[in-house]
Amino acid sequence: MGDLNHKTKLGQPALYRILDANLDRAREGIRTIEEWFRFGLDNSEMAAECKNLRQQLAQWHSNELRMSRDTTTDVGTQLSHPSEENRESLEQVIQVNFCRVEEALRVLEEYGKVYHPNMGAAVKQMRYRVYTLESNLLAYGRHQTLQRANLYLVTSPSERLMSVVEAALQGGLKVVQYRDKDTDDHQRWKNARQLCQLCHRYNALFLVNDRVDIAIAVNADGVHLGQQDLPIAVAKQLLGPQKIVGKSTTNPEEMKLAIAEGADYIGVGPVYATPTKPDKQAAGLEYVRHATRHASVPWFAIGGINMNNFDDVLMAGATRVAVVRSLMQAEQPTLVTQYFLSQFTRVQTLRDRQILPENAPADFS
Ligand SMILES: Cc1ncc(COP(=O)(O)OP(=O)(O)O)c(N)n1
Ligand SMILES: Cc1ncsc1CCOP(=O)(O)O
Ligand SMILES: [Mg+2]
Repeated sequence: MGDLNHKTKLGQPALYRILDANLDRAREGIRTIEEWFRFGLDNSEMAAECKNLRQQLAQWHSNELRMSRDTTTDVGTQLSHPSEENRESLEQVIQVNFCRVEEALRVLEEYGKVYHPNMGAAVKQMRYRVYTLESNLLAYGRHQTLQRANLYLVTSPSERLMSVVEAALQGGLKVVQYRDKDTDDHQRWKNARQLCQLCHRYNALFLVNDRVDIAIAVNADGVHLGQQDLPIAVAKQLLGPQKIVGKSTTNPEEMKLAIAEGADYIGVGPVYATPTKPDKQAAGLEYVRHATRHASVPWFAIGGINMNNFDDVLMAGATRVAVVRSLMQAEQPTLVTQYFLSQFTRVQTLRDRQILPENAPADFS
């Protein structure tokens, strides 16, 4: 192993150089992430946490460690992997920097134990805070995607399951729910796993209908629960607080309870009677109008919605809809997705120009 107390050419222990280099690496990585929280996400809380971590690291970065630095004799400065030269997206920049910070903190934790009796434990705490920051960022991203989504595809069993979903994703779809009442669990798990990977390739959310266990098994973004399924609190306990839990509601009372229970979003419907859910009575546009005025979480109108009646649902105030047949049975799911999305944009433009009222059904009477 050689002499562990080996001195460098400048007479400083290698330990100091390792600590100095990794304090720099961790601080730079955190700074890169902080800039994204500050300028990219306008999230002052997460930016403040980064700043706090940087300041704590700075306190360990003493002059004696800094003085050990000698980049001219550091063999590592010449080592760079081609993958470090390119970044494909902002997400990748953030991901790479989280890895960099976590690695550097791990090094600081191990070598720090030799340097100072408190350094290992202090850095370990920081490493856990960085993990929390990373999962909070993931949760934040999920909720942002949900907030921005207008169209939601609930799947039905189909030979073309993957190709329909992919075509809709290509049209700009951002939320998919896997719903299959007809198959066995092995097949459900296989389909869910494949759909989850597909959705994540398109930065879309993937949720599982009813089944918390399958959602966990495939690392889905969440679940959609009905009135007869697990309580939301139990689902969140199993899934973790970072995941999304949606709930079906058919009337104002269910809406109130679902929101109080902590639903991240709710389904509002069936708006129209539908063969996809033959036993459920239509709740009608009146319930959509109620949601427009009273729902305090994102809500998706669902049930019997197609290109012909879509405008009525929009005029009742819906800004998000979920569909099964309109996409699963479409010959060209990409075009249908684009049509729905373009109509949302059209109506939003009218609302922005105050030609249509915000948060209230359009009243042309
Ligand atoms: C977005 C959305 N809204 C409502 C439902 C219906 O859920 P549920 O009442 O549990 O009925 P099933 O879909 O399980 O038959 C949904 N799936 N998605
Ligand atoms: C799952 C569900 N929940 C309420 S209505 C519905 C089915 C909607 O299907 P479609 O869009 O084909 O009418
Ligand atoms: Mg259900």
